[in-house]
Amino acid sequence: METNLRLESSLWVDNKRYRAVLTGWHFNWTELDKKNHDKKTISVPVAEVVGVEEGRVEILPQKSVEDTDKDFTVFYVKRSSGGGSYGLHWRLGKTQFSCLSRVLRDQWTKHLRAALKTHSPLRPHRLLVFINPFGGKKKGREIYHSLVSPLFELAGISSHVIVTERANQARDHLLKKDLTGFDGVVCVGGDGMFSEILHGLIGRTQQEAGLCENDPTVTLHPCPLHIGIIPAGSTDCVCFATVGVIDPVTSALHIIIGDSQPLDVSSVHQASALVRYSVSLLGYGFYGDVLAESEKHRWMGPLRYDYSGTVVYLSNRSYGGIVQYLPADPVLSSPRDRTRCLAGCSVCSRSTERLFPHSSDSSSLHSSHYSHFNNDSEGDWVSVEGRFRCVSLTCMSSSCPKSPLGLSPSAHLADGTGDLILVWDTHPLGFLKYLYRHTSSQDQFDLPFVEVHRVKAVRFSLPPGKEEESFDEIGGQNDVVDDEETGYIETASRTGSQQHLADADLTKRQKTANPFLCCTACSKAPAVSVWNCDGELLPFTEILCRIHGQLVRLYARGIEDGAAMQDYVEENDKHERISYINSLT
Ligand SMILES: CCCCCCCCCCCCC/C=C/[C@@H](O)[C@H](COP(=O)(O)O)NC(=O)CCCCC
Ligand SMILES: Nc1ncnc2c1ncn2[C@@H]1O[C@H](COP(=O)(O)OP(=O)(O)O)[C@@H](O)[C@H]1O
Ligand SMILES: [Ca+2]
Repeated sequence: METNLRLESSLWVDNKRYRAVLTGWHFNWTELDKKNHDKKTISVPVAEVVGVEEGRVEILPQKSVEDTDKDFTVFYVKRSSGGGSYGLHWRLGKTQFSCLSRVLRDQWTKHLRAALKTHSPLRPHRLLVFINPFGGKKKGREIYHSLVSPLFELAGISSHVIVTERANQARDHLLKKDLTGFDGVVCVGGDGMFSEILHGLIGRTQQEAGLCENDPTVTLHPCPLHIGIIPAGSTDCVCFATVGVIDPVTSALHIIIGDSQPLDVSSVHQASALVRYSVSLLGYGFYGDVLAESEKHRWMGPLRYDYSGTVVYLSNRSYGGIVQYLPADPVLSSPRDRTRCLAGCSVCSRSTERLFPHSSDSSSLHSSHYSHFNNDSEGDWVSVEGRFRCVSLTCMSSSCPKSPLGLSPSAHLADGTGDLILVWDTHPLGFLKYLYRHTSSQDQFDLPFVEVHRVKAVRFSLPPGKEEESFDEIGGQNDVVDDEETGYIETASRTGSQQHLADADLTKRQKTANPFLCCTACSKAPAVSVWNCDGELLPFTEILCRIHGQLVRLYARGIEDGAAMQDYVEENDKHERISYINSLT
């Protein structure tokens, strides 16, 4: 196959002669008629070619085609380091080539398109796109239509776009409607919107497999459809932690070239019923209180978290609790090993083999999946009890623009584990120091009142004597289940499971399930906090969480190592600048 795809000839770019070579994996062009030491090669991996068009084509500001016989235009991913030191921005690169004959031009376009098919098998052809028009700064529609849709069109992707009219519409669509013919689902919005897609796709996959999501020991089936995220929300943590930048064009290009990043997901259960899934932050105490407070101030947009963070910090709360956890194998990795999970991460690759031992592809299934969870005995659980500022579980680093290295900088996207962070009660300045370290590269775990554990599962319960109080305060399971307004009974019968209890109407939850809000009003110190599950308040306090390794796949590749890619970026940039200057003179 490789030899069939090889093609080599002279091509002209801006009246300069180049030697162009397609080797199968790479497309390179080197300027001829130059002294040897000045010869520079632009090299584009075939997997990063966005499209090949006959003629001289422009797509910005509008698509225009000069339909000349001997020309073709190649669009590809171009990296730029301009956007900060954590991830690389991707942009659409474009080069217009001229050939000596039409026959040669047709040979080039045919070979390049064939190479694309061979070397990027996961490129989507048809996508289902959900836009939340109210996420973040309410720019979802504009972002999609002006920045993303022209790129999808160029890449020959057809998309069915749904602008949502209510919360949970995207999730319900994915649970119920015909999804035949779609290669992936794209959400334009924030972490809450991503969570809807996550619940819809996981629920649909388990329904079709006849699996019960309520049972935490059940091996869930990985979702066959990929998820793409076009960031247009407030925190955009899942996008930031899997791509490295919040940039709609970069994300659109990852979707177009069919990148694939598996992601661990935690299932949250209460009394043998699934409550929700989580990928980024499952947080009790500070982060739960911030979310609860922030819901009152949605009108502030993304700033609501800064305001609420300050209010909650000043309220100086800590909460009693019993935390039990099932440690992960410490030989594989540690949350304090100071490594980072970057694109091509070896810890995650080895985990794929561990999680899916008889398969080269984690989307195929087999019975031993997760056997490690079922094999663990009660004696393997570790238990701690005390007062905490916050208890957080994250399946990934949970980096975001506010915290560029994240809640747990060495966590892995796809290793089948989560990091449990216990911040014991401490004086206000100590806690501020902990929070402040989220915003810098200082080790937030190097504090005497902070512990971090790499885990496979976690249980949280209230200290003896507190259960009744919390049950009354938060409304209790029966309240939620019996209330027809919450939509819970309808959801349960629709999905055939007890999931999505957190569908309960938020206003009702704010009044009844939210101790922080209750107590700001009556100024009584609350006994319990509330769980923040990827930006949703949970209506339960006592929960069991279990990590499902690589349950979903994103159109992403993990964060590219900016330093390692720098030479490549500079070399291609420099060469393009010289070509551009030459074309002007
Ligand atoms: C003194 C400076 C203190 C700064 C502390 C910064 C800590 C930031 C850690 C944030 C981790 C974020 C994990 C992601 C959570 C999202 O799922 C959730 C919902 O996002 P969205 O749907 O986009 O609104 N966001 C939050 O819960 C916000 C937490 C903010 C806490 C300050
Ligand atoms: N049309 C809509 N009207 C109201 N809420 C919606 C709509 N579409 C989605 N949502 C909900 O809005 C919540 C927040 O959306 P998200 O896109 O994450 O923005 P943000 O990051 O600003 O919170 C999500 O939980 C989602 O379920
Ligand atoms: Ca993980």
